[in-house]
Amino acid sequence: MNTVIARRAGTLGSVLRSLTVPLTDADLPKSADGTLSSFLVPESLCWVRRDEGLVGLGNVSEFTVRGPERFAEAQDWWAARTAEAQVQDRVGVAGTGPVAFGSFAFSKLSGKDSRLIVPRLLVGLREGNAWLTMNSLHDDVSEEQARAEFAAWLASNQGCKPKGSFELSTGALSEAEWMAVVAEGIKAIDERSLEKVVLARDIVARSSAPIDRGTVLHALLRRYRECWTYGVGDFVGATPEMLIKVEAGVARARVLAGTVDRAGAPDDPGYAAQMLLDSEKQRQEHEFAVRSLIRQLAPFAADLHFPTEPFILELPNVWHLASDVSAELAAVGNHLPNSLALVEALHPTAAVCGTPRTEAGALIRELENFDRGPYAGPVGWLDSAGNGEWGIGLRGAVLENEFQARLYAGCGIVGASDPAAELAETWAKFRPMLQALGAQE
Ligand SMILES: C=C(O[C@@H]1C=C(C(=O)O)C=C[C@H]1O)C(=O)O
Repeated sequence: MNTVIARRAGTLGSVLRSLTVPLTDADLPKSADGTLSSFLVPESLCWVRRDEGLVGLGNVSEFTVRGPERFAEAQDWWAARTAEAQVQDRVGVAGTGPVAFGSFAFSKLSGKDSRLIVPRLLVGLREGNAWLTMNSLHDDVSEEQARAEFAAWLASNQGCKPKGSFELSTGALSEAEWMAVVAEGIKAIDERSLEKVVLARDIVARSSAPIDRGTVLHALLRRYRECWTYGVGDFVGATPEMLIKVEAGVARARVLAGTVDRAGAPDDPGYAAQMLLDSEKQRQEHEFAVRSLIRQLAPFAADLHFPTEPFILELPNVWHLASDVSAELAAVGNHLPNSLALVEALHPTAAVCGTPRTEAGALIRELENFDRGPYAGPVGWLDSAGNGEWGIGLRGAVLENEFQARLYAGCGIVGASDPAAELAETWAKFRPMLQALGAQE
């Protein structure tokens, strides 16, 4: 507790001022890849799907944290930061007023930071509303100033940069070593009566030219229309999986588990159905993930809705089995749980850890041999009214320096898994980032 108080004193300082004004069509640029793509510059904070979402620029306040209490400490910081904020919100929907973008490490033991960042400027587009928010700690906020900085932001976008040529190398483990780890995982599932464990690996992509973060975000957004393209600090990607979205007292999740590579496969939904819906292994893997999410969400729900049958989610690289779950939230004490409280309760799901959770987590630590950092951790945003959207940080990379990206991918392992097939699946899951970087066609 003391550390939380010390952190607050150390990082809060001045009062946050926040102004949100509506934007009209006339204010917004037109672009073939969607309005929000015009706001993707190298430093942008990003949470966009199709042409809806939030893009931020600048950093007026940031909280970084590590360890098992990272979610609770981030909630405390955000509560204190927003409780005393001076807010003028002329739009008043989810995502207006003060908003922070966030990215959290997968593991409580990670040596990498989790963070919340309050941007200087934010452009939001959702359900027919468009808005501009300006935040400040040290000066007054005015519409005139916000619009001037908004214009400068747009003018600074120099478009997509040419890409370098890439050299790929393995990360913590070679392919053979990783397949041996998967084989160990399968053995442990039998011996320790686990149902499922998710095992991941990393690869490194080195570029001959500086990697332009804005160009990478733009490429992800353009190709992965069904996914949420994210960029928070050095972590970028396009995830198909929604850990939890909270809006107006309703929580929604998209659970994925069960994957078929589309490369070389017939372009036929019948083939996907056969490989996924008719496969006992894939369905079992999916079932574990859905059941575990429902179990974790139930204590917060007045009413819970989930399908009896999964659907097939088609992405450019893979097909997944998918289930959309929703819940009307129940008050805990006098309050509805906010999005970050739900993140804390739900992470890590069986989609990225396994079942039972504690045993699967221990097995990951034992076998994987690397720090996942933000990979498979929650990534998204939250506002001061409790709303937020948090994806699972998949299909992403950490841009480690100007020339180097580290990519991550993992697979749900069950008793019937085959190490070589799982290795191939990681390549399918690396594809979105490899293509966005320009390391693959
Ligand atoms: C772990 C990842 O993906 C997860 C694992 C899946 C699977 O094993 O079928 C499918 C979707 C995700 O829940 C990843 O992309 O790295």
